[in-house]
Amino acid sequence: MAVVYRSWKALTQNAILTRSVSNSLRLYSQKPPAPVVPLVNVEVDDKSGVAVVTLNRPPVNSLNTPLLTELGAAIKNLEDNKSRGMILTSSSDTVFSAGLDILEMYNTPKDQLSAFWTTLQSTWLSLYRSSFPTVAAINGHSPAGGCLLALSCEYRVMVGPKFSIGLNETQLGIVAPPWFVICMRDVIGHRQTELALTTGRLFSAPEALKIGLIDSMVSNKAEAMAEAQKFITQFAKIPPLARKLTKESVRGEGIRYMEDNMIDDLQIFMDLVTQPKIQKGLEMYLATLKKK
Ligand SMILES: CCCCCCCCCCCC/C=C/CC(=O)SCCNC(=O)CCNC(=O)[C@H](O)C(C)(C)COP(=O)(O)OP(=O)(O)OC[C@H]1O[C@@H](n2cnc3c(N)ncnc32)[C@H](O)[C@@H]1OP(=O)(O)O
Repeated sequence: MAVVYRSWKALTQNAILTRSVSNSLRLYSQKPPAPVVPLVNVEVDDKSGVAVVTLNRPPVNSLNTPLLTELGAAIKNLEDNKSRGMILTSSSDTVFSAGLDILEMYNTPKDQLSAFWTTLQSTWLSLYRSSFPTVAAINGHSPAGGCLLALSCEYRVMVGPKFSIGLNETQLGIVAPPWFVICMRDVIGHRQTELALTTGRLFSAPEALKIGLIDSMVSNKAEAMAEAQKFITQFAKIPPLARKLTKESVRGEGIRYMEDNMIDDLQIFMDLVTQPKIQKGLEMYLATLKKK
């Protein structure tokens, strides 16, 4: 921040020397540019070594390419630094994440659409297979892609009872890709996944607890963070390599699906989402959200 301000000052001073007095006065009245606010905050606790990764894209943390890129970079950084664990949460009091940013899929040029999906795939894979323990502290609504992020962590603690979570894609006329399905099935089982996904059901936190979609329900974010820390602490004495290889083995189907099908998955997404009928559906859904 100090660096940004200093270079701004130098710039204005140079300009003042070379311009007329009136121009200079106008420059003096201008404010420095707003600082660039990160879309993902990372804070590592000195004592426990656990990182709190906070999604910070108001109002609803919808997942666009820049946010997914920052999240992917944060996870890579934690891997490189042999992190002890990660808690994924949100800076909002009411929304964990509203899922994929529909504006990234609606009326979007093909190269941007492709970059968006590729970034989602790679960020998801790095979260899903991370060597360190991961917990979602779900402190607000968590539909669709928000639910996917939570499912990709190893433990889910959710603030309840009023927030909802689930994969609601079919309700929007779109299809949850196979890797979303694998994540859900691994957590709640085949039968419940079929029921939940074919209806696009969103579950209240107590309902989610009942079917095992979340592991625990608490009444506020502080409790969620404390429980998340507790979950990660239990791994302090487990050899990290054994833990990592075991996690990769348990999650093998999802990992292999993505590694083997990245390009096909992208192609199917592009073909599906660019269909006029799907575009019309997204347009109508966006309008409904805006009218609320
Ligand atoms: C063989 C089979 C092959 C299959 C291949 C599959 C191929 C792929 C197909 C494509 C798959 C795509 C997968 C998509 C998954 C997704 O994640 S889609 C996104 C779904 N998300 C939602 O449905 C959530 C929508 N939002 C909400 O329900 C609410 O916003 C909320 C409950 C999260 C929060 O409510 P509230 O706090 O009241 O905020 P709002 O006033 O509703 O919203 C504020 C503001 O944000 C905008 N917004 C909300 N959500 C989104 C979003 N997801 N994207 C973009 N924008 C969003 C909303 O319009 C408001 O905007 P304004 O302030 O009015 O401008």
